[in-house]
Amino acid sequence: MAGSAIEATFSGRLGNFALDAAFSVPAKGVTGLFGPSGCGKTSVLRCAAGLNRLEGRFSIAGEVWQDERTFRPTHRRPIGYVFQEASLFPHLSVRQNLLFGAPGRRPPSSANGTSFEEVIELLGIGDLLGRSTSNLSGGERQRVAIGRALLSQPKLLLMDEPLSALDRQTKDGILPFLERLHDRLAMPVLYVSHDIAEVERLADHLVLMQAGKVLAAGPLAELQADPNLPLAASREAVVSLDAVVESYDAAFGLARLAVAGGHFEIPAAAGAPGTRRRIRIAAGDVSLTRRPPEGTTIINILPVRILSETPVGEHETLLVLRLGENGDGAKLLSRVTRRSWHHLQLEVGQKLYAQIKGVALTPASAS
Ligand SMILES: Nc1ncnc2c1ncn2[C@@H]1O[C@H](COP(=O)(O)OP(=O)(O)OP(=O)(O)O)[C@@H](O)[C@H]1O
Repeated sequence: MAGSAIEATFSGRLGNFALDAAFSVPAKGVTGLFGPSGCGKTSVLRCAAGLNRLEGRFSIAGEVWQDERTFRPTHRRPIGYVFQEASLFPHLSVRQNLLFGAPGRRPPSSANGTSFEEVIELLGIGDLLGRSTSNLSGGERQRVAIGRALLSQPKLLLMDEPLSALDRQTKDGILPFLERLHDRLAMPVLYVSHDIAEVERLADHLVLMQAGKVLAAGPLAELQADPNLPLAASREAVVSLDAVVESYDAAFGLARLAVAGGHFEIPAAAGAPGTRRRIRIAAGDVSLTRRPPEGTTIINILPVRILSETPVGEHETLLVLRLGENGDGAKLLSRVTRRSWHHLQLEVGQKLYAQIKGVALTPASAS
């Protein structure tokens, strides 16, 4: 996939820290770089930007930025970089800041298919254009910084914990803007975070890092549902599924969403049929039954097959399930007690019904 991929291999020392990271991900959508503090996420981003120079190779959609013979300096890499804290120019207005990196400092008619007006609208910063940057709130500053990065028309957007300096409420206010950007922009994004909730909402692909190395890289839902990786084993394990709105029941405010191998109904705001909605399904919210129950308040009861069983700790076990009568749909996780596993005489390959409450599936961005 070299022609349509981001391919990175970096190895070497930064002080006492040894980085030895290699991954290949599609050159589209959002790739989350996730792992504990100090595992090397920022270092990888800085290597991609040409700010750290370690041995290795970096190419995007077939364009080589670094190999044994080449090393493009940062100013010759078409990147947008958003840092933890927005560093805006204090002597320039919001509008001038936004246009600072734009070619000719003029509003581009199209930034990867996105115009100045569209960026302003997507980020909700139209009312700020004439203002000085000195008295913007933290969330407003960060949205302006993101807009400035986008308007420089980069081929790659690098975001280093762009929300981590913000309080929970401001963070929750910005996430929907990022989700809209994600749906509308074509340019690939490398997004560093140590907050798994951000990754679950925004990422399409994931590079899982630990102690300077890449543990795994691939589609987000695949890594979330891999029982050999730390995400699935955690008590907060979820899978993120990209669903498509099929219909909307206005009388009860329920959206019917299609995913591979099944449908979910969730209480949510209306959405036009065909629009994408991401749902997060926690392993702890999925229970299992041999036969479809009657007279239950649980509105999502879907046929599944058990793909694997992995004990977690002494008392619980993690099941990877596949949706659909034939078990060929999307993967789900279910965390159940070992007693249930034994008493129900469950086994790998068995067909069951997964039960998930509609209210457990409310999209994260909804209140
Ligand atoms: N130029 C450098 N010189 C010396 N040590 C460095 C340098 N750059 C990074 N390090 C060290 O490398 C390690 C990894 O740092 P890095 O910032 O990449 O981690 P991170 O995963 O992004 O962490 P966090 O989530 O806390 O931001 C740290 O121990 C850091 O101190």
